[in-house]
Amino acid sequence: EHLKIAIKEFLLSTIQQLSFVQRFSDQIINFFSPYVVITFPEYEEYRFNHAFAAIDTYLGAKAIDKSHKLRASQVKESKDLVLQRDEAKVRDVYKGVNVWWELVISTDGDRTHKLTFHRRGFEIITVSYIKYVMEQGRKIQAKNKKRKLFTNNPSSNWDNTSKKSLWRHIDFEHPASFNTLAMDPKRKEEILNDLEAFRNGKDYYKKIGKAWKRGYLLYGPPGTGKSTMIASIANHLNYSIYDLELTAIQNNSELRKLLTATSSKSIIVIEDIDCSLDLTGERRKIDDDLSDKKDGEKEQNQSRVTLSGILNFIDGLWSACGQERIVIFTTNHMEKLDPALIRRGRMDMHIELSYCGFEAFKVLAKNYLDVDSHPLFGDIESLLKEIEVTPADVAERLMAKNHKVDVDGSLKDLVQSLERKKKEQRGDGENDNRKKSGLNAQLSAYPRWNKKSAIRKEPAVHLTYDIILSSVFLAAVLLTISGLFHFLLLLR
Ligand SMILES: Nc1ncnc2c1ncn2[C@@H]1O[C@H](COP(=O)(O)OP(=O)(O)OP(=O)(O)O)[C@@H](O)[C@H]1O
Ligand SMILES: [Mg+2]
Repeated sequence: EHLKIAIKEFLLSTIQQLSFVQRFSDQIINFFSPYVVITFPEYEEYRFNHAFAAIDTYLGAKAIDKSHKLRASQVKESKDLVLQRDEAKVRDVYKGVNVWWELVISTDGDRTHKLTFHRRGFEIITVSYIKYVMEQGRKIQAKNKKRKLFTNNPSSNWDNTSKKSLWRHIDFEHPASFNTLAMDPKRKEEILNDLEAFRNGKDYYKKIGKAWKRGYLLYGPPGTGKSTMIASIANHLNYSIYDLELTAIQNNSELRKLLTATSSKSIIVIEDIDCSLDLTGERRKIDDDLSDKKDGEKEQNQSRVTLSGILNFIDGLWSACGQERIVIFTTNHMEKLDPALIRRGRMDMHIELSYCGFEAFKVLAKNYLDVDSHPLFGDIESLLKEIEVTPADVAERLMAKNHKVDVDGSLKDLVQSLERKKKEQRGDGENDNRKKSGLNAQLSAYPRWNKKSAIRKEPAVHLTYDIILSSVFLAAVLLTISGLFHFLLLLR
């Protein structure tokens, strides 16, 4: 028994000495070794190390055709299967310098990427190779990433400890694309070029000293494709969308909180900006408060995000938090927006989405019916010149009934409906002279145009009518009162 214990102790102390010797020899070798090692742990003090993820993706995608061991994954049903290299050791060559990557997993399961290279290549590796690996990794990540559609939770439901409670999301799977978007091809090309310049503009924005972001204002009547265009932009750039609901937040500081919680490579959207807020300024609010207290209270309960809060978010200091962002506002009433909001430089590009022209119709015909020309195209072209009809209405007519495409039937149906609309619009013009005002013509043809607005400027024709009517009414009332007065006097 004693002997057993003695042998055990002897073995243990030998092992300890050996490991001490090994550690010592490691240090000596390291001291004289011409190799340098850099480690990239997955977690750094409980915080995720993004460099680790980028390296992982880069190595996973590297020379998979030469690998013997692969890993397959599909992040989204509609996406392709992604094959990744699944090896612990990978050799790479950069500008003639050999490097070795090794994935080291500790007994606790902590993972670390270890990069080894010869001291000779120190400059090249530390200055440009690592940067190159990060960029490539992020590019591949962006390509494979799931896009999301975020909406802000009402601020009353926010949990102060976590940023996650501010936005909720679902996978974004809208099928819209620029190919299927019906609009003038030249304008479409312009927008695509602008987006491309923005996407590749990192260095340019840095050079001119501007935050890397761009603002688009989409305006036009309902059903002309504003929301569809936002979806197309997101699909084209592979960005996520943050759909900001201003009425769910109380004030500017909540707005800032929401914005700091958005990620880069994203589109921040405020739909119907004219209705979400009274952005025509603070003055109106004060006037209302003075004249009618009840109305004032009502406004207090509504959103208190102000124009200046929004402006700050677009191009104040707060806008620079995070990079590579697109801000999109949509509106049906361009004329109602405060000029400060839409001046150039704030909203870099104003894009009008308008009624369906012939060029836009041709895109729809190609998408829905797969035709480039047809004997009825001539009629349709001249009808579209005369009347105002939205792409949504045209698309509705061209949609296949029971999934059967019937080119002649659909086009005939469209011509008939356009002719009906033409008669209606003419009828309106003859019945009253509303046609004089462009806005009124749209009002009668598209009832929805009217619905969304909260505050509207009355058109001039309308105003004159109102003034005459109310003067006649006032005169009648005055006459009646004075008549009564006289009658009373006579009685006395
Ligand atoms: N330019 C277009 N190209 C292709 N389809 C369109 C276009 N405009 C409208 N549509 C079709 O009409 C439908 C409604 O369009 P969309 O929701 O984009 O209109 P909108 O301009 O956002 O309207 P609103 O102002 O009411 O929000 C879409 O589902 C789309 O299929
Ligand atoms: Mg819309």
